[in-house]
Amino acid sequence: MKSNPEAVAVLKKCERYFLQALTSISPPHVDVKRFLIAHSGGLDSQVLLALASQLLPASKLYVVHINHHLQGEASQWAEFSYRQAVSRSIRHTVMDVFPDDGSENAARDARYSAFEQIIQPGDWLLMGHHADDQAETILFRMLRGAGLLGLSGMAVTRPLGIGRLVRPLLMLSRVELEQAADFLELDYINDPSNQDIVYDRNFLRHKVLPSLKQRWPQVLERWQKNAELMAESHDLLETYLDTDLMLCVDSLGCFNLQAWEGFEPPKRRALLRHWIYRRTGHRINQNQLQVITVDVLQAKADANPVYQLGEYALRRFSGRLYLDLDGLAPLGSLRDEVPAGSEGVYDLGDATVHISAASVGLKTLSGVVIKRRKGGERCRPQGKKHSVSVKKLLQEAAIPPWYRANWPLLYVGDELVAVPSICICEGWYSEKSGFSVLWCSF
Ligand SMILES: Nc1ncnc2c1ncn2[C@@H]1O[C@H](COP(=O)(O)OP(=O)(O)OP(=O)(O)O)[C@@H](O)[C@H]1O
Repeated sequence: MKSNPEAVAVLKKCERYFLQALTSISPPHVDVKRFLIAHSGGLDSQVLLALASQLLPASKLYVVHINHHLQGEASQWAEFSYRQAVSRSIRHTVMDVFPDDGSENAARDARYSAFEQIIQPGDWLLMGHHADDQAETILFRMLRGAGLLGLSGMAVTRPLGIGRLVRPLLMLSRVELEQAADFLELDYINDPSNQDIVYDRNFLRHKVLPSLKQRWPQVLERWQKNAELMAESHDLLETYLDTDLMLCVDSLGCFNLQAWEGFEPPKRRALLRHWIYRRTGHRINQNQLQVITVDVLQAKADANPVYQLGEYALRRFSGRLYLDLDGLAPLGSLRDEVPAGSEGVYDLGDATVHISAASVGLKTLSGVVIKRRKGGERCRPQGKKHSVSVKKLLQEAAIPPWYRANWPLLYVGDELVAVPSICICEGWYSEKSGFSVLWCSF
């Protein structure tokens, strides 16, 4: 380890920022089960590993290297990563991925899905992105066109699968990481493809950012500040949208177009995108919004438009939008019979039935079982003179056709006692105290 006061100060700064990033996250990092260190073997991940092994309990550390099998040296890099972990007595794993093509995007997608596979609840995956990566990301997004969220850059932390991704080096520049690596005498891999300015990111890194930094030495800090302000505005906007969204989303979780049309056009666009995000986790772009507007919202009144959004299908029916996991509608691999003898939320595989105490409703839950509709069922809704088919009840309630076939029904023995979200059957209704029975799509 070389001793020079400037280098010592940089290393101290790296340690301080690393710990500050970790302690800014809730729940606290002391409760984390495992810290998975995403380790490519490059400069940033070597500094990340060095800091983690110095500042975090060794028993919780776990190094993860992704072998993309894209370059001749790939197995040597995996070997290098292994040696780095073993020399610090840290557990190590290599995950093999085979990206769809040789592009940066395909490699990134494959890498992140591997991380999602290995991460467990209570784990944090530490990545080595730094302030120069952040500036490149923002610049790249500006060039492609982005809104508030895109210009917020990379977050210090975000959920990843069932765990959490954390970037403890995000506030440190590449030069600082180089100084720290030099001071700690760390070897690191120089991926030759990082020099090739055919790739947009490399072009920005080698040709654009150096000129900006030369002219405006504070550019990294300023862009990071901008990114934080954008992220804050975006979070605030989402809070406001959540409030308005409650006016548009009904008890079945679908989007009521009549309520939505009461808003001004910019808010309408924001609300629709926000509903889609809350329901699916997908953030749609302007082009997708335009296609949805034309193909779904403006489709003829008697059409049954469908828009495919990843694994979800967006449908319009009777003045509402529905977003369901595709393949589960029409309903196929479902739980057909679920005992429901007490209050609670019953998972049917494609949707849930919520049973809760209410001032009026189903008089008892004793012996109640939820079964799928098979067809031909009839019941006499409470307060009506005649019995009616369940098919007709579902039609009258404007339940979309793709839900009707397997609609859950509540039975006691062979007797139909309630149709969730629709009615309680005669003889099973209590005006004193009972249970409400609601169906909800996921
Ligand atoms: N092969 C790999 N194995 C494990 N982690 C990796 C690998 N490649 C990259 N990483 C992680 O990602 C961080 C950023 O790496 P790099 O800047 O090369 O990726 P990027 O493509 O710019 O980022 P992103 O993956 O977020 O788009 C590294 O510090 C490391 O934590």
